[in-house]
Amino acid sequence: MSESTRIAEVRVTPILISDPPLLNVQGVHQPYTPRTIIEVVTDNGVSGIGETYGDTDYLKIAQAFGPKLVGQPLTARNDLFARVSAAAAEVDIAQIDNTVVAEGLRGARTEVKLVHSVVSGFEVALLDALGHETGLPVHALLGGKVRDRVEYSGYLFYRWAEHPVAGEPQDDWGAALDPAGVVEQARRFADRYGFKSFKLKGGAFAPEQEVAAIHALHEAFPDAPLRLDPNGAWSVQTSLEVAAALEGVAEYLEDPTAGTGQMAQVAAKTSLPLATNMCVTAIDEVPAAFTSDAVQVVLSDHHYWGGLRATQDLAAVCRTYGKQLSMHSNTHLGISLAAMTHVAATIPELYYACDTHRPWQTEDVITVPHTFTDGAVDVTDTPGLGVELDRESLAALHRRWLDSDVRDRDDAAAMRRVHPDWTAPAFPVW
Ligand SMILES: O=C([O-])C(=O)C[C@H](O)[C@@H](O)C(=O)[O-]
Ligand SMILES: [Mg+2]
Repeated sequence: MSESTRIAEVRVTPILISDPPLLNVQGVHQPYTPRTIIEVVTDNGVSGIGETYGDTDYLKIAQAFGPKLVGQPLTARNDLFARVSAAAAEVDIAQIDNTVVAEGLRGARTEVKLVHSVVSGFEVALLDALGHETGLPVHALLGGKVRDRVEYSGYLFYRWAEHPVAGEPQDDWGAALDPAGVVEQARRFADRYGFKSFKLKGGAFAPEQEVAAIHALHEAFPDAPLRLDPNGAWSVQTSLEVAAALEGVAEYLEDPTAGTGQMAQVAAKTSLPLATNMCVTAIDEVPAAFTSDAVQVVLSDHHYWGGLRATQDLAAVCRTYGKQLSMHSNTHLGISLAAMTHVAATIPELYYACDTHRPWQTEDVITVPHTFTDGAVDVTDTPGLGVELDRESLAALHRRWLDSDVRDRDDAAAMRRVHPDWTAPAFPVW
């Protein structure tokens, strides 16, 4: 490889992956959810892979940008945002709503976040290819790992046993609709993957029920750090009541209430740290949230923060303000888990176990899916991301996308299949 190594080919492949009926404040996960898989091939014939959100607008931008990467140097990543933005300007984006502060599960939906999410998929693919060209792991290309294993927390969800329509994907986890069900799910997570901390996705039931589930988890796992995340569904008053009930039990509350202003009001009156993946989701949201001390932990998602280098930049900003950084996730596969693990391995101040949805997925597009042991994933030292694309599986999941009309995640629509009048609720819900 040399400075003149260029990208010869780019493939952007939309897929649908199966997803269990996990509940949240908006509704329930659909049986299938979209992801985009990106492959870049250099003029030396070396490939790199990336993964990002697959909903219509992300896909349109990725498909518009892909061909423009052909002929570009493999090492050129610093202007990806500008180049992907230019491609985004050429496509018709349907679903921008900058006014949505909290009702989305990951904050406002802005064009910048859409572009960042697409950038991240390409950045990871370029880093993977560069790693294969140079024989270096991605963490080395990011400055080197400071740990050999990255700890994840068991991401618990209230859930139905199965999707409502026969023939849709099934698993053997069973329902979890009350504290006993949540504890049972956690036990299985602990036995199978060794998770030492747990996060419960809240906002599905009234706060008292969810507080009871956290207390039940505390009783069952007295040493485990615990978190509860209702995605902004509570008022300031309710958040303070929950905080009072969970002080000394939870390690942090995640997005108890909507928006920086309300988070700051809660933070001022509790000693429980507040974490977010909703009110600090892009750099322009940082000043207000940090100067008002609305949040103490930022849950970065390398997809919508714009990639692995951007996550390192965010870590530096957090360090400057004395804030903690950890990681958010959304339904994802092994390429994203590899990317998350590599970047997490490079961040010295990572004191909280990261989130991952990966244990809920029954499918993957890599040949050897990751193994969680003692709640952690090993950081690989093999070239690139250390994972290999499973082409058969990619083709099958793409075929599913072609044969289906599911193009976007819509948890409220999935809920309407059981409760026809359901709409995602107005905030605060409680
Ligand atoms: O921490 C979070 O807010 C998430 O993980 C967002 C996700 O969309 C989660 O709510 C889910 O998968 O339902
Ligand atoms: Mg969250």
